[in-house]
Amino acid sequence: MLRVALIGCGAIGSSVIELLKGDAGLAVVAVVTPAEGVAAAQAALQKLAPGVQVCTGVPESGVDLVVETAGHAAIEEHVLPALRRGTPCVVASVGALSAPGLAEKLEIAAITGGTQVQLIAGAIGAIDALAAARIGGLDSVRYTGRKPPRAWKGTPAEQGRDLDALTAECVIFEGSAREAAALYPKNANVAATVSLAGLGLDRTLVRLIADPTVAENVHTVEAEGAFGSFELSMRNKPLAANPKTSALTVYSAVRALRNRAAALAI
Ligand SMILES: NC(=O)C1=CN([C@@H]2O[C@H](COP(=O)(O)OP(=O)(O)OC[C@H]3O[C@@H](n4cnc5c(N)ncnc54)[C@H](O)[C@@H]3O)[C@@H](O)[C@H]2O)C=CC1
Ligand SMILES: O=C([O-])CC(=O)C(=O)O
Repeated sequence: MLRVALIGCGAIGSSVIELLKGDAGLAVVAVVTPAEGVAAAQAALQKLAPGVQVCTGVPESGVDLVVETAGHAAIEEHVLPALRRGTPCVVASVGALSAPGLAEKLEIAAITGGTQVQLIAGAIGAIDALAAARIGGLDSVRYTGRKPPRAWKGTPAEQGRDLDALTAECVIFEGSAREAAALYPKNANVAATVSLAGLGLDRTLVRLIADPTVAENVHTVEAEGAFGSFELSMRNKPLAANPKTSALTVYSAVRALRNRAAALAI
């Protein structure tokens, strides 16, 4: 039985706990939240998972695996120290690696602890194909993220436009995956994931679109290289608790955790 500490208990984290209830190979033993969220997390967990410890840092013992579903800031704050202590970590906030030096810090922390940090595919598919294609050489990778206007609330997309008044699609960002992930930390993690699997944060072309005609989070990847080419299009259902986040992210996190506990992994 692997003992799991979950960093962040919001839309993704609470769904992960729900799905892992009664799992034969994994048990969530601790939930890490900011100090101001402890009381709310305790109240929520009383029903969802009584007995799970709520804390403001990853416990230094009694944890075999850490999963981050909190946001970019949690990588420096919680993931790096856990890795240095030798605890393997699974990370959802992949866009955090757009910050200068953070990818290198993660690698050094994992090497220091003799462990590994795993970046999950999250809301996007074909990461395996892209990462394999990269070995033969890639010429171009484009990622387009299209979400309903409400998913862009509280982001720079609101500057100079009224998202509620949109009647047609509106391109809110065009640039590199590095810029996209930094400007849209809650919406462009998949842009970072696609780029890290493929051509890198600076050579992956990203377009972000607010589109009042869609109800799903639509992700498209177009890649070309020595392997040939592919076009991927996904229409992801958003989580009820957070319209920015696709339900597939939850399933991706649970899959990554179950693979850690499984004798045969796919
Ligand atoms: N890789 C992917 O495809 C995706 C990744 N994400 C990442 O997952 C994160 C969480 O997504 P949701 O659950 O939908 O967001 P949410 O806002 O519903 O939940 C985040 C939770 O984390 C907690 N939190 C924030 N900062 C923290 C910290 N430093 N330490 C511990 N807890 C902290 C908050 O109190 C909140 O309860 C996003 O911010 C994003 O970085 C989200 C969607 C897709
Ligand atoms: O969940 C999604 O559809 C994608 C997302 O928010 C992200 O990439 O940060």
